[in-house]
Amino acid sequence: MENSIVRVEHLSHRYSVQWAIRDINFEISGNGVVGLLGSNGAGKSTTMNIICGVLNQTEGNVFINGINLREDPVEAKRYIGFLPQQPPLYTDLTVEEYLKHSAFLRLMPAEEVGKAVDRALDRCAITHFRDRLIKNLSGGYQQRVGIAQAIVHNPKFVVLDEPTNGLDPNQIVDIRNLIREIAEDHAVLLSTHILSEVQAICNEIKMIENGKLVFSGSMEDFDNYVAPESFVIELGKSPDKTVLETLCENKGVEVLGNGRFRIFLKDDTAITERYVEASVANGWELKDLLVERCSLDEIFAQLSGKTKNSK
Ligand SMILES: Nc1ncnc2c1ncn2[C@@H]1O[C@H](COP(=O)(O)OP(=O)(O)OP(=O)(O)O)[C@@H](O)[C@H]1O
Repeated sequence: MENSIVRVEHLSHRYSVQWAIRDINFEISGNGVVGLLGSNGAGKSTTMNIICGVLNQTEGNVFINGINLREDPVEAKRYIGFLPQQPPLYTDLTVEEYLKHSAFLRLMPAEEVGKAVDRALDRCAITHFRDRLIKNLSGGYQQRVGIAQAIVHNPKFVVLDEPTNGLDPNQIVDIRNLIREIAEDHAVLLSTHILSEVQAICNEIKMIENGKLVFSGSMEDFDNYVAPESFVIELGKSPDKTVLETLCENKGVEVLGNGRFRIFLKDDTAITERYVEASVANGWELKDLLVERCSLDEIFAQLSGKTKNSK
């Protein structure tokens, strides 16, 4: 794709003998939030560090705005803003001093720095803290400063490594809102191991497991890809288990007691409708129907399995 902001080709990285990521390929174009999801140790930080030019890959290429990051890192990095997992804050500086320093590090012309800092302060709603020492800010506001340094040079591409890690629930909501706003005019790549985070703010999702890209698509694709495994129904007047088994073509019915049954879907989601219709037709008095989705661990396991099977 000609106008992609990021293009990652056959990216692999090895720490001493062990491969951390293997043959990762993807492109990001346009604004919005792309979620990089993966369990702990899956390879998210390694991927992000390479994309931001902090770590040199063992194999493969990264193009930022068409520029090969390895061949021309200084030019490519003009387009990147990065908030690493450990925000690189100098806590003895004031917020303004630190953002000015960050802007100079990004090689901004001196005459543009003042305005750029004002804009980043405003964008991250921390103007009122500009003279405050960073060490005297709460965790949520320190994270805002971390995001402000990532956008101070107005890059096209913003990379945020687990930006809500360690924050309390209110701070998480605030930071997610800020990320959504930033994504209106930047392409944002955000890593997390929390599925609900991706569901809350991402337009697209890329999932890494065991160093491999196991899924890439929209949230809707992801929901369809990871279909529910089972559902639980509660009936006021339940028929014999064998009747319920016939209805799901013997895919599996577990008796839970008190009129409750777990029915296994095995990729046939139409089964739920069949039970609702049968319960109305036969007067089983359907009280409740709850679709059971896999836990994130199970999703990771399922997706890694699918990739292995498809190779
Ligand atoms: N500096 C390093 N030296 C050796 N191995 C490393 C190093 N950094 C990471 N690894 C290993 O590479 C693999 C991928 O790690 P990485 O930090 O990229 O995963 P992650 O998905 O970001 O995990 P987390 O969510 O826990 O940060 C892991 O097995 C990890 O132990």
